[in-house]
Amino acid sequence: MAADNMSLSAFRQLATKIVCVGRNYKEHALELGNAIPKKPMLFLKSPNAFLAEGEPIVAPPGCQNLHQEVELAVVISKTAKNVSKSDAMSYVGGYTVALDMTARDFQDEAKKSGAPWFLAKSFDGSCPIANFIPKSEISDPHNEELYCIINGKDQQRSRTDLMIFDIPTLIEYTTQFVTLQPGDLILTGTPAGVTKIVPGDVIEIGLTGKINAKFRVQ
Ligand SMILES: O=C([O-])CC(=O)C(=O)O
Ligand SMILES: [Mg+2]
Repeated sequence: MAADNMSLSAFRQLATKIVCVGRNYKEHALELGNAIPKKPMLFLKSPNAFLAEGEPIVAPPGCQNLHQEVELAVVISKTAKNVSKSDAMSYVGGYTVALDMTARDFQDEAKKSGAPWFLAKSFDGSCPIANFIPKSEISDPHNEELYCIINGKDQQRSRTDLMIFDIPTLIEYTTQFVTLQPGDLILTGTPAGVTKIVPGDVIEIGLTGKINAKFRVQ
C-alpha cells in the first residue's frame, strides 16, 4: 500500500509500536515540575493502545487521575534505521493527531520508585487517534496549531514550532536505537494544559483547519 495514502485502519494494522516523546514542550515539562530535557526522552506504547473515533476512552482499573495529552503524531512510511536528520522527512508518510492518555497517579507512583511508566501510558485504549493526514496536506509540520477542547472549552492549544526537538531530530535520534517500520507512530509530545478527565467528558482534538476527532470518556 502506498504509505502516503493510508487509511486509519491500515496504519493501525501495520504499526508495531508507538514511540512517544516526553517533555518536548517547555511549558508542559514545567507544569508537571519536570526539568527541560537535554536529549529526547522516549517511551513506548504498544498497538493495543490504539482507539478509533466512536470507541470510548476508559480509565485503567484503579486509576484516580486520568489525564489527556494531545500530540501531533508522525506516521512512518518505510523501514527506518540510522536515518540522518537531512533524510528524515522522506521516511514520513503522513500525520495524525493522537491523545497520549496517561494514568497520572500511576506515573507519579512509578516516578517515585523509579519504576517503568508502562501501565501509566500503555494500557488498552490509551492512544485515541484521529484519521490519517497525507504528508502532501502538511507542507510544514512545525507550522501547525494543535488543539484539545474538553466539553466545548479550550484546554490545550499550541503552535507545533514550540517543540524542543523537531521531527527530523526525533527520527534521527530514535532510529539510532530502534528500527521504525511502516505504520509506526511517533507521538511528538504534548503542550501545556493537561488536566484530569472524568466520565462523561467529551474530548475534541485536532490540527486547526486540517483534522478533528471527538472522543467520549466512559
Ligand atoms: O507524561 C508526560 O508528562 C510526558 C509526556 O508524555 C509528554 O510530555 O507528552
Ligand atoms: Mg505525552
